[in-house]
Amino acid sequence: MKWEEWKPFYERIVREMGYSVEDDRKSAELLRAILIENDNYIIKEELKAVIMEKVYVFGAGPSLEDALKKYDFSDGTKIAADGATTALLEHQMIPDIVVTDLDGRIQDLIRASGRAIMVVHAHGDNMDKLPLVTNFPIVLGTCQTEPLDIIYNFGGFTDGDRAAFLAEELGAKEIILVGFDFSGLVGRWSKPWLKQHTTAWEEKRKKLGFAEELLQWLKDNGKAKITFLY
Ligand SMILES: Nc1ncnc2c1ncn2[C@@H]1O[C@H](COP(=O)(O)OP(=O)(O)OP(=O)(O)O)[C@@H](O)[C@H]1O
Ligand SMILES: Nc1nc2c(c(=O)[nH]1)N=C(CO)CN2
Ligand SMILES: [Mg+2]
Repeated sequence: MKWEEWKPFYERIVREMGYSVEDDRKSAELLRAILIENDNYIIKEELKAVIMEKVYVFGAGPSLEDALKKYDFSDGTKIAADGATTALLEHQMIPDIVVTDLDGRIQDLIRASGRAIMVVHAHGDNMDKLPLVTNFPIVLGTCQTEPLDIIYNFGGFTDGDRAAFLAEELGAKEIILVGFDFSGLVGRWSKPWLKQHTTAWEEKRKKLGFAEELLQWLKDNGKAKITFLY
């Protein structure tokens, strides 16, 4: 999704969630400065080399654990959305890519980064966490405002749907969504302090609502075939 296509979605999200566009922009500039300073960033073309035709995106929904036990995922690129990284590690799986806004379990994100490329998202509410990227050997930066030279905006809002937009942009032919649940329960891996699956709180309910809408848009308008696996 190009910036001009994403802009109307973003403006609606900003209004609905009460975000500051200025803070979102500042965060993108801050992430860019940290990555240049640390020189641990890659560009889109380097990440494209890692994407296979089939891509599995793992969300942190309640259905994730049973799916990890039931299926084999070795025939595609594995992208974990933030908190889902913990569940994969618990099942002795390491993702190829992690898409995060740095509010998953940071120790698990660091563990995964030993092998995974970390796609780190900058927004107005995680500027204080951005310095954590210095723990990651390889990072690609993303933002939700106008893209910068090395900070990309492929569209998408939550970590999970942004991962699907990333896969679409990088040429995936088939995107299989695992652990994506829009029934109103938040999977326990979503937040470090969650001990069990929990009814979505207001902010989370809204975020998952946007994720569901954006995934439907991608299904209708993208090139890749998109399916849900339970
Ligand atoms: N029922 C669910 N519970 C939690 N995550 C889900 C669910 N269904 C799908 N997901 C996807 O898994 C991803 C897990 O990432 P994470 O829990 O960090 O959320 P997030 O996008 O960062 O939102 P937040 O800002 O609330 O952390 C979500 O972004 C979402 O797209
Ligand atoms: N400003 C702002 N932007 C976001 C936020 C958030 O909490 N604040 N959470 C997101 C979920 O990945 C994505 N984008
Ligand atoms: Mg997150």
